[in-house]
Amino acid sequence: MSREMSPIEKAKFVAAKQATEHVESGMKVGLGTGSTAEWFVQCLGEMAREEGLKIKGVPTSKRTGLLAQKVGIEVITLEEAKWLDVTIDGTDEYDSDLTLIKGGGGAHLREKVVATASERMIVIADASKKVEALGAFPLPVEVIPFGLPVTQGLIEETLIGMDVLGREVTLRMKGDVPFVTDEGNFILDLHLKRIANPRQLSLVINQIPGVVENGLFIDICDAVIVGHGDGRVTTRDITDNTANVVRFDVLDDDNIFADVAD
Ligand SMILES: O=C[C@H](O)[C@H](O)[C@H](O)COP(=O)(O)O
Repeated sequence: MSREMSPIEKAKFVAAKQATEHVESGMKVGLGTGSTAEWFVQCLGEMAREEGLKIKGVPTSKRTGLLAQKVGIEVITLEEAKWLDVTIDGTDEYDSDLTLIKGGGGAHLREKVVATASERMIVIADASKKVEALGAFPLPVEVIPFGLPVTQGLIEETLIGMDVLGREVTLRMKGDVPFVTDEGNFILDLHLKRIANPRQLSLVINQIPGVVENGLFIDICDAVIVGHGDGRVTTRDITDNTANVVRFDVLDDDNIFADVAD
Protein backbone atom coordinates (compact mmCIF):
# COMPACT_ATOMS: atom_id res chain seq x y z
CA MET A 1 0.00 0.00 0.00
CA SER A 2 2.65 2.54 1.05
CA ARG A 3 4.82 2.13 -2.10
CA GLU A 4 2.31 3.93 -4.35
CA MET A 5 1.77 6.82 -1.97
CA SER A 6 3.06 10.34 -2.46
CA PRO A 7 5.51 11.40 0.30
CA ILE A 8 2.82 13.53 1.97
CA GLU A 9 0.28 10.72 2.00
CA LYS A 10 2.92 8.35 3.30
CA ALA A 11 3.75 10.81 6.09
CA LYS A 12 0.09 10.99 7.09
CA PHE A 13 -0.27 7.22 6.87
CA VAL A 14 2.74 6.37 9.04
CA ALA A 15 1.63 8.88 11.71
CA ALA A 16 -1.85 7.34 11.69
CA LYS A 17 -0.47 3.82 11.79
CA GLN A 18 1.76 4.67 14.76
CA ALA A 19 -1.23 6.19 16.58
CA THR A 20 -3.00 2.81 16.54
CA GLU A 21 -0.41 1.73 19.16
CA HIS A 22 -2.44 3.86 21.60
CA VAL A 23 -5.67 1.95 20.96
CA GLU A 24 -6.75 -1.39 22.37
CA SER A 25 -9.93 -3.42 22.50
CA GLY A 26 -12.55 -2.13 24.91
CA MET A 27 -11.58 1.52 24.49
CA LYS A 28 -13.85 4.39 23.60
CA VAL A 29 -12.01 6.42 20.99
CA GLY A 30 -12.64 9.90 19.59
CA LEU A 31 -12.23 9.84 15.82
CA GLY A 32 -10.94 13.07 14.28
CA THR A 33 -11.77 14.65 10.95
CA GLY A 34 -9.66 15.31 7.86
CA SER A 35 -7.33 13.44 5.53
CA THR A 36 -4.88 12.34 8.26
CA ALA A 37 -7.63 11.23 10.65
CA GLU A 38 -9.18 9.26 7.79
CA TRP A 39 -5.99 7.22 7.51
CA PHE A 40 -6.30 6.48 11.23
CA VAL A 41 -9.92 5.34 10.83
CA GLN A 42 -8.88 3.13 7.89
CA CYS A 43 -6.10 1.58 10.01
CA LEU A 44 -8.55 0.87 12.85
CA GLY A 45 -10.95 -0.70 10.35
CA GLU A 46 -8.17 -2.97 9.12
CA MET A 47 -7.35 -3.96 12.72
CA ALA A 48 -11.03 -4.67 13.40
CA ARG A 49 -11.26 -6.93 10.34
CA GLU A 50 -7.91 -8.69 10.64
CA GLU A 51 -7.13 -8.72 14.35
CA GLY A 52 -10.61 -8.56 15.89
CA LEU A 53 -10.03 -5.12 17.47
CA LYS A 54 -13.24 -4.05 19.21
CA ILE A 55 -13.58 -0.40 20.06
CA LYS A 56 -16.40 2.12 20.20
CA GLY A 57 -15.74 5.24 18.15
CA VAL A 58 -17.16 8.73 18.64
CA PRO A 59 -16.78 10.60 15.35
CA THR A 60 -16.11 14.33 15.28
CA SER A 61 -18.03 14.83 12.02
CA LYS A 62 -20.72 13.23 9.90
CA ARG A 63 -18.04 12.49 7.30
CA THR A 64 -15.88 10.57 9.78
CA GLY A 65 -18.93 8.75 11.14
CA LEU A 66 -19.81 7.45 7.69
CA LEU A 67 -16.25 6.27 7.08
CA ALA A 68 -16.03 4.57 10.47
CA GLN A 69 -19.23 2.63 9.84
CA LYS A 70 -18.04 1.70 6.36
CA VAL A 71 -14.80 0.18 7.67
CA GLY A 72 -16.55 -1.74 10.45
CA ILE A 73 -16.04 0.39 13.57
CA GLU A 74 -18.93 0.58 16.05
CA VAL A 75 -20.04 4.19 16.22
CA ILE A 76 -21.64 5.69 19.33
CA THR A 77 -22.57 9.23 20.32
CA LEU A 78 -20.66 11.31 22.84
CA GLU A 79 -23.76 11.24 25.03
CA GLU A 80 -23.58 7.44 25.07
CA ALA A 81 -19.82 7.39 25.62
CA LYS A 82 -19.81 10.14 28.30
CA TRP A 83 -15.99 9.89 28.53
CA LEU A 84 -13.36 8.70 26.08
CA ASP A 85 -10.04 6.97 26.61
CA VAL A 86 -8.32 8.81 23.79
CA THR A 87 -9.02 11.03 20.79
CA ILE A 88 -6.79 10.87 17.74
CA ASP A 89 -7.11 13.76 15.31
CA GLY A 90 -5.22 15.73 12.69
CA THR A 91 -4.28 19.40 12.84
CA ASP A 92 -3.64 22.35 10.56
CA GLU A 93 -0.81 23.77 12.68
CA TYR A 94 0.93 22.97 15.97
CA ASP A 95 3.63 24.83 17.86
CA SER A 96 6.23 23.79 20.42
CA ASP A 97 3.66 24.01 23.28
CA LEU A 98 1.38 21.68 21.29
CA THR A 99 -1.11 24.49 20.84
CA LEU A 100 -3.07 23.80 17.67
CA ILE A 101 -5.02 25.54 14.96
CA LYS A 102 -7.76 23.23 13.72
CA GLY A 103 -10.87 23.57 11.61
CA GLY A 104 -9.51 23.57 8.06
CA GLY A 105 -12.28 21.08 7.34
CA GLY A 106 -14.80 23.02 9.41
CA ALA A 107 -15.04 20.41 12.18
CA HIS A 108 -13.20 22.12 15.05
CA LEU A 109 -16.30 22.67 17.21
CA ARG A 110 -17.18 19.00 17.55
CA GLU A 111 -13.47 18.12 17.59
CA LYS A 112 -12.87 20.37 20.59
CA VAL A 113 -15.88 19.01 22.47
CA VAL A 114 -14.78 15.41 21.82
CA ALA A 115 -11.10 16.06 22.61
CA THR A 116 -11.89 17.74 25.93
CA ALA A 117 -14.09 14.77 26.88
CA SER A 118 -11.08 12.48 26.42
CA GLU A 119 -8.43 11.27 28.82
CA ARG A 120 -5.81 12.05 26.15
CA MET A 121 -5.73 13.84 22.82
CA ILE A 122 -3.09 12.67 20.38
CA VAL A 123 -2.54 14.60 17.19
CA ILE A 124 -1.28 12.98 14.01
CA ALA A 125 0.35 15.17 11.39
CA ASP A 126 2.85 15.40 8.59
CA ALA A 127 5.95 17.47 9.32
CA SER A 128 4.66 20.53 7.43
CA LYS A 129 2.16 21.23 10.24
CA LYS A 130 4.88 22.32 12.72
CA VAL A 131 5.21 26.12 13.02
CA GLU A 132 7.33 28.49 15.07
CA ALA A 133 4.37 30.82 15.55
CA LEU A 134 0.74 29.98 14.91
CA GLY A 135 -1.31 31.92 12.40
CA ALA A 136 -0.01 31.28 8.89
CA PHE A 137 -3.03 29.00 8.58
CA PRO A 138 -6.18 31.15 8.81
CA LEU A 139 -7.90 30.71 12.17
CA PRO A 140 -11.39 29.24 11.70
CA VAL A 141 -14.13 30.69 13.88
CA GLU A 142 -17.56 29.02 13.89
CA VAL A 143 -20.36 31.58 14.10
CA ILE A 144 -24.14 31.34 14.07
CA PRO A 145 -25.75 32.47 10.79
CA PHE A 146 -28.04 34.96 12.61
CA GLY A 147 -26.57 38.44 12.48
CA LEU A 148 -23.47 37.31 10.58
CA PRO A 149 -22.37 40.83 9.45
CA VAL A 150 -22.64 42.09 13.03
CA THR A 151 -20.53 39.23 14.40
CA GLN A 152 -17.98 39.65 11.60
CA GLY A 153 -17.77 43.40 12.30
CA LEU A 154 -17.20 42.78 16.01
CA ILE A 155 -14.44 40.30 15.25
CA GLU A 156 -12.75 42.78 12.87
CA GLU A 157 -12.98 45.52 15.49
CA THR A 158 -11.58 43.23 18.18
CA LEU A 159 -8.60 42.27 16.01
CA ILE A 160 -7.48 45.91 15.86
CA GLY A 161 -6.42 45.64 19.50
CA MET A 162 -4.75 42.25 19.18
CA ASP A 163 -1.08 41.42 18.60
CA VAL A 164 -1.45 39.80 15.17
CA LEU A 165 0.12 40.56 11.79
CA GLY A 166 -2.97 40.28 9.56
CA ARG A 167 -6.59 41.25 10.22
CA GLU A 168 -8.60 40.13 7.20
CA VAL A 169 -11.74 38.13 7.98
CA THR A 170 -13.45 36.09 5.24
CA LEU A 171 -16.59 34.00 5.16
CA ARG A 172 -15.78 30.44 4.14
CA MET A 173 -17.62 29.50 0.95
CA LYS A 174 -18.48 26.23 -0.71
CA GLY A 175 -18.99 27.18 -4.33
CA ASP A 176 -21.42 30.10 -4.42
CA VAL A 177 -22.89 29.57 -0.93
CA PRO A 178 -21.47 29.76 2.59
CA PHE A 179 -19.91 26.57 3.92
CA VAL A 180 -22.23 25.09 6.58
CA THR A 181 -20.83 23.06 9.49
CA ASP A 182 -22.33 19.87 10.90
CA GLU A 183 -23.94 22.09 13.55
CA GLY A 184 -25.58 24.29 10.90
CA ASN A 185 -23.27 27.26 11.44
CA PHE A 186 -20.92 29.32 9.25
CA ILE A 187 -17.12 29.66 9.42
CA LEU A 188 -15.22 32.94 9.40
CA ASP A 189 -11.53 32.52 8.55
CA LEU A 190 -9.21 34.99 10.29
CA HIS A 191 -6.09 35.68 8.21
CA LEU A 192 -3.81 36.66 11.09
CA LYS A 193 -0.44 35.50 9.69
CA ARG A 194 1.14 35.48 13.15
CA ILE A 195 -0.56 35.12 16.55
CA ALA A 196 1.60 36.49 19.37
CA ASN A 197 -0.70 35.41 22.21
CA PRO A 198 -3.02 32.50 21.28
CA ARG A 199 -4.51 32.21 24.79
CA GLN A 200 -5.56 35.86 24.92
CA LEU A 201 -6.88 35.77 21.36
CA SER A 202 -8.93 32.64 22.02
CA LEU A 203 -10.54 34.12 25.13
CA VAL A 204 -11.34 37.43 23.46
CA ILE A 205 -12.78 35.88 20.28
CA ASN A 206 -15.00 33.49 22.23
CA GLN A 207 -16.48 36.44 24.19
CA ILE A 208 -18.01 37.94 21.04
CA PRO A 209 -21.78 37.34 20.73
CA GLY A 210 -22.51 35.07 17.76
CA VAL A 211 -19.20 33.20 18.06
CA VAL A 212 -19.60 29.53 18.89
CA GLU A 213 -15.96 28.39 19.00
CA ASN A 214 -12.58 29.22 17.51
CA GLY A 215 -10.06 26.72 16.16
CA LEU A 216 -7.32 27.26 18.75
CA PHE A 217 -6.73 24.17 20.91
CA ILE A 218 -4.85 25.26 24.05
CA ASP A 219 -3.82 22.81 26.79
CA ILE A 220 -5.85 20.09 25.10
CA CYS A 221 -3.30 18.15 23.04
CA ASP A 222 -1.06 15.73 24.97
CA ALA A 223 1.14 14.39 22.20
CA VAL A 224 1.89 14.86 18.52
CA ILE A 225 2.89 11.99 16.27
CA VAL A 226 4.59 13.38 13.19
CA GLY A 227 5.00 11.32 10.05
CA HIS A 228 7.72 12.00 7.48
CA GLY A 229 7.74 11.26 3.78
CA ASP A 230 10.54 8.71 4.19
CA GLY A 231 8.48 6.68 6.66
CA ARG A 232 10.02 8.00 9.88
CA VAL A 233 7.75 8.89 12.77
CA THR A 234 8.63 11.47 15.42
CA THR A 235 6.67 11.59 18.66
CA ARG A 236 6.50 14.50 21.09
CA ASP A 237 4.61 13.74 24.30
CA ILE A 238 4.29 16.48 26.91
CA THR A 239 2.56 14.33 29.51
CA ASP A 240 5.11 11.61 30.21
CA ASN A 241 8.23 11.93 32.31
CA THR A 242 10.42 12.20 29.26
CA ALA A 243 8.66 15.40 28.24
CA ASN A 244 10.32 17.19 25.34
CA VAL A 245 12.34 14.11 24.42
CA VAL A 246 11.80 13.22 20.82
CA ARG A 247 11.60 9.57 19.90
CA PHE A 248 12.39 8.42 16.43
CA ASP A 249 10.85 5.32 14.97
CA VAL A 250 11.59 3.84 11.60
CA LEU A 251 9.09 2.19 9.34
CA ASP A 252 10.79 -0.65 7.51
CA ASP A 253 9.59 -2.34 4.34
CA ASP A 254 7.27 -4.63 6.26
CA ASN A 255 5.59 -1.73 8.07
CA ILE A 256 7.21 -2.65 11.38
CA PHE A 257 8.27 0.19 13.66
CA ALA A 258 11.58 -0.02 15.50
CA ASP A 259 12.99 2.43 18.00
CA VAL A 260 16.31 3.87 16.88
CA ALA A 261 16.74 6.71 19.32
CA ASP A 262 15.39 7.91 22.64
O1 LIG B 1 -11.79 20.59 10.53
C1 LIG B 1 -10.90 19.80 10.26
C2 LIG B 1 -9.90 19.31 11.19
O2 LIG B 1 -9.55 20.19 12.21
C3 LIG B 1 -8.70 18.61 10.57
O3 LIG B 1 -8.23 17.73 11.55
C4 LIG B 1 -7.59 19.53 10.12
O4 LIG B 1 -8.11 20.45 9.18
C5 LIG B 1 -6.42 18.74 9.50
O5 LIG B 1 -6.84 18.10 8.35
P1 LIG B 1 -5.84 17.26 7.43
O6 LIG B 1 -5.43 16.05 8.19
O7 LIG B 1 -6.66 16.91 6.20
O8 LIG B 1 -4.69 18.17 7.10
